[in-house]
Amino acid sequence: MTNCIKIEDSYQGYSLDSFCIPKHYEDDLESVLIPYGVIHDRIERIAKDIFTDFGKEPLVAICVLKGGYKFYTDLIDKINSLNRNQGERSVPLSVDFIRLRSYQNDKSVGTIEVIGGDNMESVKGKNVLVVEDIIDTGRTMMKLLGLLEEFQPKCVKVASLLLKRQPASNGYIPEYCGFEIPDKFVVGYALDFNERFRDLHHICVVNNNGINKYKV
Ligand SMILES: O=P(O)(O)OC[C@H]1O[C@H](OP(=O)(O)OP(=O)(O)O)[C@H](O)[C@@H]1O
Ligand code: HPA
Repeated sequence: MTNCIKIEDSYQGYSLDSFCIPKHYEDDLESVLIPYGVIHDRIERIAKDIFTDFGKEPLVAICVLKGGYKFYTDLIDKINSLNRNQGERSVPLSVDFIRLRSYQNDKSVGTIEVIGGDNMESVKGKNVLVVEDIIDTGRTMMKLLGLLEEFQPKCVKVASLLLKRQPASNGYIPEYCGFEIPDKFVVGYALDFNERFRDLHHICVVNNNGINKYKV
């Protein structure tokens, strides 16, 4: 794994009052763990690392929906910007999407459903970058990597914005990681709790009020 910013368990985050939080979520959050601007600056560096590592060979970038969509679009934008501006070389990119789901409330239900996505035949013989919002237990990623192997890619690397210090983790570690975070349920920047909070700008810790309000 390349450099990953470690957020310690003792870190309390920022108070909600220091940032702009939508009215509809202001009672449902404990703190701002990672502000939007910091997310962006970190993604800029991950994009640079990927651009450096993948050379000139074509890259198939797969977005893991739904949670990965914001990280994916921001990461691809930044790689494209390097492609436009680093005169001597560029990485040809193609985009693919897959949708997997396994969470209800704040728990993995254990079975990982593949709900849809592109035909993965396109990865055969190619360098593949899987782009995910969070590795928590690691189950979703192990399932996806198993599926991809059947289509014989040349190589597969994973970029995850977040890696949770989860006691029940299967030990999976991505090649590129934005932030290693404490074992708390986080929302915002497309991460959800039962489909809520994807429209929240910053990555925040949900509080008990939010959990009770939106649990099913
Ligand atoms: O490491 P794990 O414990 O498997 O958890 C990580 C997965 O959980 C979330 O997906 P979710 O099933 O909530 O679907 P979503 O992306 O549509 O929110 C997240 O987007 C990851 O894909
Ligand atoms: O902490 C989390 N937040 C949102 N979605 C998730 N999926 C796994 N862990 C999380």
